[in-house]
Amino acid sequence: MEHVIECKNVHKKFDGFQLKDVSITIKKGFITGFIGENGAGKSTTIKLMMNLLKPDSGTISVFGLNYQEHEKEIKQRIGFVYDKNIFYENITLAEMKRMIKPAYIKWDDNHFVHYVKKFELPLNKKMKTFSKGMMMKASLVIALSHHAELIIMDEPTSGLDPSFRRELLDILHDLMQDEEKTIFFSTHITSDLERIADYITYIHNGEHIFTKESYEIAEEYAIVKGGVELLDRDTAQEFISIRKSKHGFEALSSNKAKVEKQFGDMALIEKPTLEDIMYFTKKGENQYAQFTT
Ligand SMILES: Nc1ncnc2c1ncn2[C@@H]1O[C@H](COP(=O)(O)OP(=O)(O)OP(=O)(O)O)[C@@H](O)[C@H]1O
Repeated sequence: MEHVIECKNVHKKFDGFQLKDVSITIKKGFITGFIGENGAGKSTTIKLMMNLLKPDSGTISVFGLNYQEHEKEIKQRIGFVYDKNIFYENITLAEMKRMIKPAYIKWDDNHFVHYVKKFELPLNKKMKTFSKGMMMKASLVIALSHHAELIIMDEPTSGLDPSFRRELLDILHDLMQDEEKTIFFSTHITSDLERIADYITYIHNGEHIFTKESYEIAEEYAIVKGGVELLDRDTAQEFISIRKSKHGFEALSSNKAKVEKQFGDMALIEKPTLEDIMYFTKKGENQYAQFTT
């Protein structure tokens, strides 16, 4: 399967934070959701993928090309949808198009008109009057009008109301049906990803934890709920972390088959949400499950 983005052993250090040896591959033709807690390094990773930041070490290639020699070609083929207003606010979308069009070899006026209509955007209103949702759509129109093969979005749904978010997700879903695109986007709204993502990339505290197909996560991870008497040193080792209460325990395992065998009918074994995986991973902080006798 073809990779559109390939990060190999990427390091980036800031004062008080580092991305550690991050190796991520993003597959062509799918939607990959990018998750991680606040400050995990999602925007930093996206900026590195866009060549807005340079890695301290490691390599990044997009469409199999490196930025040192092929920056222009790569940028022609990417649509970057950013959560901040990157447009000049005092102009209209029609004026914006006239400014941007010459920069793109594959600019397509028919696509522009089609998506402006489809997204119900006004052409002749100053963009400073646009809502956040309209700005996001305008940014997507630009990406689609130059036939971007890869669409990278940094928190496109944050701050949007539920119905607008749903509409944006439907747009992304339709895009994947109609055209061969690859979409990579970060979000804190994990339920959005459960709806549309084929793959999930998860980073935690600057480390890449996994990139997996959504169904694989459901097959490998499990939430186990049961009485604390089921926990001893051996069984506790199976868990990424454990939350105990006076009613029993709840814990995350990345080895569903093993815990099913181990606990059988004695415990309740459920499918975790992405939020569960993030919560228990953060709680575990890469240690063995904290089991106190
Ligand atoms: N240019 C910079 N200089 C110094 N530190 C930075 C810089 N950019 C990001 N950081 C730090 O790197 C860490 C990761 O930030 P980043 O924005 O990548 O996280 P994030 O996962 O996108 O978080 P959020 O979900 O809150 O947007 C943070 O601690 C941030 O303060």
